[in-house]
Amino acid sequence: MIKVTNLNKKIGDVNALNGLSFTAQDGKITGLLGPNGAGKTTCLRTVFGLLKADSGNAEIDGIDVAKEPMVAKQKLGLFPDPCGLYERLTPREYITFFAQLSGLNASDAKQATIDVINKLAMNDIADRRCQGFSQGQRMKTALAQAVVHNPSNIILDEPTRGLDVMSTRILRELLLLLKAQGHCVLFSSHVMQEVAALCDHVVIMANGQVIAQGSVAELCEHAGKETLEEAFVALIGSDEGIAA
Ligand SMILES: Nc1ncnc2c1ncn2[C@@H]1O[C@H](COP(=O)(O)OP(=O)(O)OP(=O)(O)O)[C@@H](O)[C@H]1O
Repeated sequence: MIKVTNLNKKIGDVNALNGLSFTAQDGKITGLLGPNGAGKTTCLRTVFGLLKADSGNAEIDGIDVAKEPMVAKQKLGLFPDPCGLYERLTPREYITFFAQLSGLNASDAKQATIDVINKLAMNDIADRRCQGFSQGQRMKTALAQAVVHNPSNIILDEPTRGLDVMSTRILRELLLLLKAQGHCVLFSSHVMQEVAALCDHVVIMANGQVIAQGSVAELCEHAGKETLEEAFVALIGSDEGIAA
């Protein structure tokens, strides 16, 4: 479970986070939805401990990220940019390397790598060099790296940005698989279809604050609209930054 409480963060003159509070539950996919500059990336960076909030706190499974960053990070996977794989390594080598970085010894890292390769059904590519991989194969490798230490929580910042339809579908299926396995999945997006199709809980944010939250159906009902996009526009008061 990921819980942020009254997070405030000023960057330069901008209040990037402005009293932000929400909870992302286990076994659910939670979407952070907001226009450009809403504070989504700042929020996720704070949850991962890359940024320190001015006040408020972020907890991973009840552990305060600022107070016990190493313990919190072991319970958290961060989906990396799939473009940044080490081209000369095979997924098995790459994933094992990150498993060891996360603190597993050599033999546990090897076994964890075998497990995640099976879990994500990627045995066919596990021993090929990443160089020349398709976007979907990169995605699987990146996701395997993020979850090899079996974190109960995973965060993804606009994971489908720049992806084609097939890769987007692969990623969706992988996120649904993680959800079915009981993980807490938190991702940011401005793609309405993706959020509507995937999320159990949607947190609509703007100006570093939560504007509304709930299931897609609850948000539509709350705004008196038929679709998430219409509800979003009504709640935010602008259609700036929406991707269909
Ligand atoms: N390093 C920085 N320097 C200056 N301003 C920043 C910096 N990082 C974030 N901000 C500002 O903080 C606010 C929140 O930015 P953030 O990147 O978190 O928004 P976002 O919701 O992820 O936006 P987008 O959807 O465009 O990626 C914005 O006004 C942004 O300009």
